[in-house]
Amino acid sequence: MATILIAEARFYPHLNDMLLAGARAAIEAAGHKHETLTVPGALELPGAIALAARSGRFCAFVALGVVIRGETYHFEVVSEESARGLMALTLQGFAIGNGILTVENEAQATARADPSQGDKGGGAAQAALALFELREKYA
Ligand SMILES: Nc1c(NC[C@H](O)[C@H](O)[C@H](O)CO)[nH]c(=O)[nH]c1=O
Ligand SMILES: CC(=O)[C@@H](O)COP(=O)(O)O
Repeated sequence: MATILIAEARFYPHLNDMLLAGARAAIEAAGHKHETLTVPGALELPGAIALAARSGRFCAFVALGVVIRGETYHFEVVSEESARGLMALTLQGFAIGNGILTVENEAQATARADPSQGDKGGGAAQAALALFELREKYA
């Protein structure tokens, strides 16, 4: 049994609760344990995962968050830099599932976060587990 770290950016708590429920259910269904850490926004997720990884306690990571377009270029910065940071860690060999929604409005976010609809939290957890299994296979 592995321990998976769920890193969540709690910018939109009600939407994050759905992502969290999906991710936790997927990890438990796969027979693994999980812990959760919380940061303010999606931009903090890559750094939080890098810091938590120093403990050596986690086999894989799930990044959860919601970025909703506002009026300024901030949307692009948060969306692209959070994804870029996660990908940089992935290419270093971290098993990470990216469950950061980047959407136009709350309705789009709900349709994707809800475990009974898009279940992107569950999907991100499954992606993290797939990379973890690949790493084990090719270790
Ligand atoms: N606008 C959103 C943010 N912005 C906050 C940043 O992620 C970050 O916390 C801040 O710039 C301090 O470093 N975060 C989200 O997760 N979602 C957003 O829609
Ligand atoms: C991520 C965003 O674009 C948003 O939350 C920030 O809104 P704004 O661009 O209106 O400041």
